[in-house]
Amino acid sequence: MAAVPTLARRIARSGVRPLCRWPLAWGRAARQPPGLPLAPCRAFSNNKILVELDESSGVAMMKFKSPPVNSLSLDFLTEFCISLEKLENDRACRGVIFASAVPRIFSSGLDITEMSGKSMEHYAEFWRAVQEMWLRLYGSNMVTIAAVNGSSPAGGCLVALSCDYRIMVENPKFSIGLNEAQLGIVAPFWFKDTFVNVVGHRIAERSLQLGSLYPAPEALKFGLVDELVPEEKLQEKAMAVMAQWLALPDHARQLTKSMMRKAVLDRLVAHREEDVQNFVSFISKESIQKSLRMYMEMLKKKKS
Ligand SMILES: CC/C=C\CCC/C=C/C(=O)SCCNC(=O)CCNC(=O)[C@H](O)C(C)(C)COP(=O)(O)OP(=O)(O)OC[C@H]1O[C@@H](n2cnc3c(N)ncnc32)[C@H](O)[C@@H]1OP(=O)(O)O
Repeated sequence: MAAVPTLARRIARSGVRPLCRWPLAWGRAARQPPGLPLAPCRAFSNNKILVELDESSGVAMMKFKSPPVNSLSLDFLTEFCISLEKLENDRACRGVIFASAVPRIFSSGLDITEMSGKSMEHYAEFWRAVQEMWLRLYGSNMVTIAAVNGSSPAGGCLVALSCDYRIMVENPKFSIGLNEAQLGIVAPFWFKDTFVNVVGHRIAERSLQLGSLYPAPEALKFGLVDELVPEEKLQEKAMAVMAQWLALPDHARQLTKSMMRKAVLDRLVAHREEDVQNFVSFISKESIQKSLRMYMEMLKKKKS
């Protein structure tokens, strides 16, 4: 499989910089009474992602910081995989909360510029990185919570769907869903499987065919997200839910998670290269390229 060396090379080339080894303002440091010693917190950062691990609770916060819209570019996906792998291999880390450092947007989904006007080789490399991100996140042993603090279409929704629990800011201006059909493209089978596992077959079928994006209150109604909170309560709520999930023995929770997700993960692993070739031949069709160009034009026009 060509996928592994390619990603491994990108990971090896990428510098992940340690930032500090003391508490930061989002976690225990913010809640600890003054004067008490603070438990250590480790932080590391690359260009597009910031991670802070509170060693006393075993909880990491991963923040997406790739303005303007946290699109999932090849670089973003590579940095995401590196950060997740570092946490997965860190015995001090048992859970991760994902949130955005960009106001109003959790993630705008796959970076459309990576799928438009590029070479076949580039499309293949990009798609392998998308697969890798999903395999690592959906298959993670850690407790994963999406703190959805903004809109989250398509690939952004997939990130949230791949977590164990989704808490969204209650703002009806923030929307979430797999809207690929609106772009004239098709969510692949493993996006669909992940969606079905969260909302059920009927809702998934209708939503995928219509490319529906749902305002937060509607998303809650059919379980696309698990709960809504005011923005200022999001972090506190995510920490409280995390504490609930971490109260169980890891091995029991991990085996249960694996039992629920294995078939879907195995399906992509078994057909990974076929899925890459399918994506490359689909996305490089002139009609699809035209749809993507028109969609990008529409996004630009909306601004003027
Ligand atoms: C066989 C299988 C085949 C194919 C499978 C492919 C699966 C694809 C999955 C995907 O994820 S496709 C991407 C889907 N994403 C979207 O539809 C979201 C599009 N964006 C928006 O709706 C909005 O930008 C927004 C996220 C709601 C934010 O709106 P806002 O008004 O705040 O920002 P603005 O629209 O002005 O955007 C700023 C800037 O960013 C560019 N942009 C936005 N989204 C993307 C993106 N996904 N990729 C690349 N670039 C994106 C946008 O064009 C603007 O650029 P500009 O400043 O240069 O004009």
